[in-house]
Amino acid sequence: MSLLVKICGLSTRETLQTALDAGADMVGFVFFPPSPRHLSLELGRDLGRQVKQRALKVALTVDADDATLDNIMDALSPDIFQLHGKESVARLRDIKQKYGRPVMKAVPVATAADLAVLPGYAAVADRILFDARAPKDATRPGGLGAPFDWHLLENLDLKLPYMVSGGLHADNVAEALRVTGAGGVDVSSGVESAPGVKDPEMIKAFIRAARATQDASQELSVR
Ligand SMILES: O=C(O)c1ccccc1N[C@@H]1O[C@H](COP(=O)(O)O)[C@@H](O)[C@H]1O
Repeated sequence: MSLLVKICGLSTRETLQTALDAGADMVGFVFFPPSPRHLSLELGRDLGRQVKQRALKVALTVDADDATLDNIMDALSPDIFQLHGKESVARLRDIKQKYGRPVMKAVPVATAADLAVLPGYAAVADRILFDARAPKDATRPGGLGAPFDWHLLENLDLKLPYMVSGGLHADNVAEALRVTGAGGVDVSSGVESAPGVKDPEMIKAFIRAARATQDASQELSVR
C-alpha cells in the first residue's frame, strides 16, 4: 500500500497549494482555538473549496462538542475527522454514526503503557495516529514539534492502518518510517519557520523525503 503523507495546520491559500502540488495525500485543518494554526470557519470553508478533491481534507479537533462538529461539517465537509483529545471509544462511535465520516484517533505516546488503549480504539477508529504525549502544562495536546521514542512501536500488532507524527521533519522522516513501519506520516511544526507559519520549501522537502523512502522500498521489492 502506498505511503500516506499528511501536511497539517495549513492556514493560507499559498501553502495549501504548495502541499497539493507537491502531492500531499491529506491536508489538515486545525479547529482548536488555543493552536497557532486554528482556522475560523470562514477560512476553513475557503481553503476546503481550494482542495477540489486533490487530497483528503482532515478536520483536526480536540474534544469538540456536536455544535462545533456541525459547524465544521457545514464549512469544510471534511473527508476524515482527526480526534486529538481525550475522546472515548463511545464518543468515536457517536461521531462516526452522526457524521458518516471516518475517524483517525490520535494516541499520545510516551511509554509502552500508552499503547494499552489500542484494543478499545481499534474496534471503532478507522485509523490510529501515534503522536508524542504533550507535557502536562502544554497549551495543546499536539503540534509541539516533539518526537516520541519510535522504538515503542517496533513490535506493534495493530490490524488497523496507522500513521506516526510528532517532531517529524525532512531529515528524520525516513528513520521514523523505518523504525515504526507506519503506513503514513503527519507533520506540522517540522514544515514551519515559526509556530503556525508554514514554509513552502520545507513542505516540499518533507514530501520529497517521505516519498523517497517509498521509492527505495519499491526498488528493493522488484529486485
Ligand atoms: O497543530 C496543532 O496546533 C495541534 C493542536 C492540537 C492538537 C494537535 C495538533 N497538531 C497535530 O500534532 C501532531 C504533531 O505535530 P508536530 O509535527 O509535532 O508539530 C500532528 O499530528 C498534528 O496534526
